[in-house]
Amino acid sequence: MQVSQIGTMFLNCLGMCCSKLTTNTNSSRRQFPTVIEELCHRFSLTDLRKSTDNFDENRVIGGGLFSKVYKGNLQHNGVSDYVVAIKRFNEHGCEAFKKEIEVLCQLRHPRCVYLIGFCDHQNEKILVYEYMSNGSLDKHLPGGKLSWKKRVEICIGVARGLHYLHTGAKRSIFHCILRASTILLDDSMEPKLAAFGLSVQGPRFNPKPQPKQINGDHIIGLVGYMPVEYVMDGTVTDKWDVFSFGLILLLVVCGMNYLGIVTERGFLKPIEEMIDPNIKGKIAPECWEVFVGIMVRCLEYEQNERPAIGEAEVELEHALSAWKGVFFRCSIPSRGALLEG
Ligand SMILES: Nc1ncnc2c1ncn2[C@@H]1O[C@H](COP(=O)(O)OP(=O)(O)OP(=O)(O)O)[C@@H](O)[C@H]1O
Repeated sequence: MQVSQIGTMFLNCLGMCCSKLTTNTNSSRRQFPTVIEELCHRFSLTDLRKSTDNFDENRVIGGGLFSKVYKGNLQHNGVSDYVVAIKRFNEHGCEAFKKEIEVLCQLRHPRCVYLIGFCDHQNEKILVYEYMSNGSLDKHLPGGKLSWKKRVEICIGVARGLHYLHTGAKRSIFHCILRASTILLDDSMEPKLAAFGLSVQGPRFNPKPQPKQINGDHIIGLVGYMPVEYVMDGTVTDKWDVFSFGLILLLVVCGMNYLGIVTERGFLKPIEEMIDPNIKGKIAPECWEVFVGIMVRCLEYEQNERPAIGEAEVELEHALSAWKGVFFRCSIPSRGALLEG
């Protein structure tokens, strides 16, 4: 049986559960007994309560519109204590819960966060993930602690994760909420994509994914990261993620974690005035030119002008290989070029 079929069965199962509000987990189990739990462990609510000291506020490590994320300590087979991230969805998060399981159950990639298991008990919708000890990228961008090389490596990792989503799975997946807060960093500061609750699945794999029209009622609070084609007519393609990726590259250059630096007419200031002072003058010009070149292309107004993420990945690898470990002054492209699009 294909993983995607299992995912669909699982989704159907969860759909039934969510639509009833009072979930009958036993009957779901009878209908789909083992496949779900082979892919994804089912936790009891009791275990998850215990692991978070009954969802103690002191254990909260993050949260969003639909959920709160806790740091939990789980006993595995009664033996060791291991740390996990536990996302508890609120009453508005049922769809995001279903979507996240549907997608994450199908994904196995080092650049996508690993889903360990779930709990679906009456109104409680909870997901359990591997714990990413360095939290989200947005916490690391200000303050200048990340070297330029590390920043480029993180961007390459993110591009690899997106490339896999767009072309490596049976159906292409568009993340749609790529932000500095949905990129998590592990012990070695390697990035992983997280938060798949609003992602969109495209048609079965096709080298040129077809645009999909979606109703954006569920996508709120994301205005800055949305490309124009979505705002105009709800079109979703892989190029949405490419646009958001361009914004991530910009934040990485500026050492910022919010988008106050961009308006619908372009950057607020010339890029040379926004570059993070901690890295200014420490980037090989060859590296900088390639990096900024691909960033500008990812931010193109016309989606067809933006590169595929695979091309962005290759370009960033090229930028990294141009890194010689020698500190040069940056060569800054003209403001006009950066404002185009
Ligand atoms: N596996 C994890 N390990 C460590 N921290 C995590 C993990 N998952 C989430 N977090 C923390 O919780 C924050 C919010 O998580 P996430 O991005 O998954 O939710 P969101 O999409 O912002 O929320 P929502 O879907 O409710 O709008 C992250 O920015 C991060 O700080």
